[in-house]
Amino acid sequence: MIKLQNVSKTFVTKKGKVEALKNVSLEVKKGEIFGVIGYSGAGKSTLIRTVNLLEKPSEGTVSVNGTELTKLSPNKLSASRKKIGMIFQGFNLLKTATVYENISIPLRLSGLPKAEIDNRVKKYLSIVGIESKSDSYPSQLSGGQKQRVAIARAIAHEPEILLSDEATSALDPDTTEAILDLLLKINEELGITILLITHEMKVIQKICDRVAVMENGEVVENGSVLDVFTAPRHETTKRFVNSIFHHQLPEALLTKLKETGSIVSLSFVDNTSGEPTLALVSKKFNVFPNILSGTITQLKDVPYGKLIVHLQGDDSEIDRAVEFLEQQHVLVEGVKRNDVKNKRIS
Ligand SMILES: Nc1ncnc2c1ncn2[C@@H]1O[C@H](COP(=O)(O)OP(=O)(O)OP(=O)(O)O)[C@@H](O)[C@H]1O
Repeated sequence: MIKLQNVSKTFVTKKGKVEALKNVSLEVKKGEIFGVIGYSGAGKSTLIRTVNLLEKPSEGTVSVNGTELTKLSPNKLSASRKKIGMIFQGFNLLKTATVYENISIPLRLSGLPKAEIDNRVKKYLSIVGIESKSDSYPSQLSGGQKQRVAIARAIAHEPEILLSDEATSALDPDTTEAILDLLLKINEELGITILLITHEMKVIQKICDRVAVMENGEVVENGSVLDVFTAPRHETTKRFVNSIFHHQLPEALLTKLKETGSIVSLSFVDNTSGEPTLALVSKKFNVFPNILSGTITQLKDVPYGKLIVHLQGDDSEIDRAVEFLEQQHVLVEGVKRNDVKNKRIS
């Protein structure tokens, strides 16, 4: 649905050139929620702005539904942009207009008849859950309510795609949850494809189907949220994954436990739960697992857990236990050293 091919963007400033995007290729499929995550300065905003050509790529092509936007005349580009809505971190509402007007004015400018405008404003205010605020001004609304107005304004044009530029970054955790639920609803019930950028793992975790990780203008990892976050390869991806698990164990404890066995991190995906598998380990092998720390979280609707476990026993028995765990589709890693052959800290 959205295809970026070899997109580069270089800004020329007084201080020199800034390569904000370097040869980025991405494909967003119809109906999915695709998230781009990265730290500040990674190039996320520049990337999302190239999709509706708010930012023109220096090189490469941007296509939406097979139409190459980078080749369109200004008139045709403006027609294609109508299929793409956008929401922002700062909401971008007209301060001197009511909620109703914030949604109706752009519809009027796009030439819709009055009755249709009224229908749409009421329909989309109801979908985002703030019909009662129709006559309020933005200054009378909370951040979450303002974002709901911005979402209603975007979807009132009945776009096929919604671009979300850090839409929840200015909101508190509870309001973020509520806005993410709303984006999910819009995706599922109205079939709108969503491309979002964020620096928050919880956004990717909660609503995205696929993800791209950006660093320094490049996409360094890209795939389904489950694949990318359960087996991260790039250091930046690993940092994002670790940010949802808080397994800080005291160094002195680790040193002491290493004397009698090994410490491993076990990742479980889907409905596998750590404890029954570990009970089997202690039954089948001469190994005693002791859970030091654990977290179970969710990737969209799939449970995902990580346990830090001390495996007490002889090396050969622990090796057999690790092999067994892997056969049960548990990802086993050394806590401090990632040695492929021997995954344990020795
Ligand atoms: N209009 C511009 N002129 C010059 N440099 C720019 C411009 N826009 C972005 N940049 C630079 O491009 C790089 C990527 O910026 P971008 O805003 O896309 O990153 P980001 O990942 O969205 O970061 P943040 O979350 O902090 O906004 C940065 O080095 C930034 O300074």
